[in-house]
Amino acid sequence: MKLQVAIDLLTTEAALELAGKVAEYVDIIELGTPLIKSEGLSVITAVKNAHPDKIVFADLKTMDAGELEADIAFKAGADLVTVLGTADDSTIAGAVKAAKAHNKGVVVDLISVEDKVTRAKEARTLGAKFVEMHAGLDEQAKPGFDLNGLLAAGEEARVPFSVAGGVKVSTIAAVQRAGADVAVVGGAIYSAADPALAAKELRAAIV
Ligand SMILES: O=C([C@H](O)CO)[C@H](O)[C@H](O)COP(=O)(O)O
Repeated sequence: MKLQVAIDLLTTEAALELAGKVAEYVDIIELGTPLIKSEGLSVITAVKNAHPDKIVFADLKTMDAGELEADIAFKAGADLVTVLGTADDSTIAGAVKAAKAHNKGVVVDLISVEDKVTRAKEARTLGAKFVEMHAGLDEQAKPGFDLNGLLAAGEEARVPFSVAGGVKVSTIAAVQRAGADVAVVGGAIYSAADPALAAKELRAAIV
């Protein structure tokens, strides 16, 4: 299972600093949606230039104009981009078309999709490299939230998937047991007192 750090910070400087601290422990560096909205596509280029050996994931959360948005992110240096599972099939197909042209990939983010299992299969048929079983920051803040629903959906869908939703050192083993291809970790790394140590411990918890 790969480890993906999600950088939900707001400046390129802070993103580069965090990426520099944790890169040796992670496979994928995600530029979070708030970061890309704050800094623009240039943050993708800056991080890819600093870490050319890492998979750079641009969390665009595209809802429309799939081919256009994916194309500009791939040109900026992204290896993977996200399209929302709630988008029209043509939006996902458009992003996949751009990915094929650049020899890159599309991840379909199933945030706020009610039937994640069905949409995961559809996304895969449309050409997604993998789907993201995702509970966003707002959903995580609701009382009673836990990861189990995401893990069950991943197990049932039988397509390549990542899990994002407040994954931490105490839950990453369960993510792996559910068969995830990628564990996405944001806050548990970037909010840690020592992000490098947090990333190292997460990496060590993957068997
Ligand atoms: O995608 C994310 C969210 O929508 C804000 O951009 C997060 O990066 C993702 O949820 C992972 O972060 P944590 O949930 O803090 O681990």
